[in-house]
Amino acid sequence: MDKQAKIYVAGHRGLVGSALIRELHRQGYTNIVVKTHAELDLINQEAVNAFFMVEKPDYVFLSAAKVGGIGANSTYPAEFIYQNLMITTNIIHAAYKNNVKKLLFLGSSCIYPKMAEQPIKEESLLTGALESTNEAYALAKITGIKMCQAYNQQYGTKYISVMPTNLYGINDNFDLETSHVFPALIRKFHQAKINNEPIVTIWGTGAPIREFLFVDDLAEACIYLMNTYEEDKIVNIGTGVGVTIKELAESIMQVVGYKGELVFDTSKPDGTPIKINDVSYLNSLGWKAKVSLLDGIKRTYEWYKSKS
Ligand SMILES: NC(=O)C1=CN([C@@H]2O[C@H](COP(=O)(O)OP(=O)(O)OC[C@H]3O[C@@H](n4cnc5c(N)ncnc54)[C@H](OP(=O)(O)O)[C@@H]3O)[C@@H](O)[C@H]2O)C=CC1
Ligand SMILES: C[C@H]1O[C@H](OP(=O)(O)OP(=O)(O)OC[C@H]2O[C@@H](n3cnc4c(=O)[nH]c(N)nc43)[C@H](O)[C@@H]2O)[C@@H](O)[C@@H](O)C1=O
Repeated sequence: MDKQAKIYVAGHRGLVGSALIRELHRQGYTNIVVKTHAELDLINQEAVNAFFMVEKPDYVFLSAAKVGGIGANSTYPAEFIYQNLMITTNIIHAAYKNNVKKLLFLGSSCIYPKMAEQPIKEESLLTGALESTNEAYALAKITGIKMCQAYNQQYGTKYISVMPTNLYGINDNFDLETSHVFPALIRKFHQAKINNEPIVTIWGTGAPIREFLFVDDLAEACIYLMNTYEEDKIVNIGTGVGVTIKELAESIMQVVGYKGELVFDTSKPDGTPIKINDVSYLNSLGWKAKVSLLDGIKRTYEWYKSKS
């Protein structure tokens, strides 16, 4: 991408989209196009087509999606499959029709089979049954991957797909019902500390293992791949390091300075028992995560306090 290229970041107010905008600006990209959800509903095919015809972006980061944690995914599977299929197909097809030079599709590590061998290699895709709590969302994301590959095969486009692990950072969703575990725990421990509450409740057993990547690292990796990568093969993005939910809770508790007790609500689902991306392919392409989990927790908590 040259620095004047027209770049459309879909979902620019979200966790990933806003990190992409920060990193693009930091690297000196000057011609970035954005539209809020209210200005352009990406589910509306006509509106998406009209937008692409007028703007004719050179590059597209497809970071708009209906996103949520285990609670939201389990409760609203119809919204997750419908909205994500519509957003994905509308944007990819409009990109093709309007000669977009390159598009980067954001998938997720939840597209891999529930019992995939760990750490999860890109080759595990479609080798087994999916985790039931996010099957609808994962199927929409798998469709996005396959659509990019089909368009590359038939039309010679250059659409690449990345599979980030669980992300966290600035501009995350901190709603306790719909968020992912990381922002939920930041908020729960912060509130419990301020209100002198004796216990904080964690969903599930605390035993599941997840890998957490600071979103600024993810943004850097996406821009790096947009500039250097042209293969059909999907690319995992992560740290390659897993922690249990209990360990994550203890680390966040320490940073927040909360001294109470952890209680585990086992009526809530654990989801996938373990999910760690194999990042050897990404490393071989020349990129590695930089921000440690502890540093990322501190940076996110500082930002959260400044906003609350
Ligand atoms: N968060 C995570 O842990 C992970 C995320 N990813 C992927 O990264 C991508 C971005 O996720 P993330 O940033 O966390 O999600 P967010 O929910 O933070 O951001 C999504 C953005 O998309 C916008 N959006 C959603 N629906 C529409 C629509 N119909 N029309 C226009 N805009 C819309 C939202 O706007 P509004 O809020 O106004 O609706 C929001 O700005 C997704 O593809 C997700 O699958 C992958 C792995 C992990
Ligand atoms: C990124 C990924 O995110 C989703 O999958 P997930 O990794 O299971 O997401 P999660 O962050 O919501 O939970 C991780 C673990 O943490 C536990 N947990 C404890 N306490 C809270 C809590 O307070 N809130 C939440 N949400 N979880 C909690 C929770 O029970 C689970 O064991 C996918 O739906 C899918 O959309 C996807 O792509």
